[in-house]
Amino acid sequence: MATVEASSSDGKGQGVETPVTYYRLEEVAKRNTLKEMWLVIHGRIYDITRFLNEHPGGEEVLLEQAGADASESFEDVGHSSDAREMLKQYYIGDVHPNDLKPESGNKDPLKNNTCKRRYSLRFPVPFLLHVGKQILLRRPC
Ligand code: HEM
Repeated sequence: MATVEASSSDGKGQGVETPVTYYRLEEVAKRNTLKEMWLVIHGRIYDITRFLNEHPGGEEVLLEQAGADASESFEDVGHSSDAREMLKQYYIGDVHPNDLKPESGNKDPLKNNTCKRRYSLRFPVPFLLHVGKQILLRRPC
């Protein structure tokens, strides 16, 4: 079931209200046939049914991603800015917030409290003690 909600931002900080249709991932997963094909790229859903036989990379690669999150494979190919621009034509909505994956790892160093020593003192300290002892105990010849 699709949910339509107003988004409070147009992405430019202008505060323009644009309705966004949210779809659950289970809805997207059902659209995996040649008759109806959707895929997800960076949390956005695209209906690529009419694009299938126009895709310069062939329809085979799209079929493999049908109904699923294709963000990684889309990026791996290194699509041009023209290709990214084309996405707009096929955009139909966003992934429902409840289905969004959490950010992997906490990249904020202030929130990451684990202090990791960047070098180890285990090797140089005993080594220097050993060398110092050898020098002190050295017998004059
Ligand atoms: C709606 C989504 C997509 C659009 C609009 C799109 C568009 C394009 C365009 C315009 C090209 C020509 C090269 C370029 O301008 O970058 C291309 C090539 C290609 N695409 Fe996509 N693509 C989409 C999704 C995907 C996905 C999900 C894959 C998965 C692997 C894929 C794989 C490829 C490959 C392998 C090529 C050929 C690259 C080459 O020959 O160098 N595309 N695509």
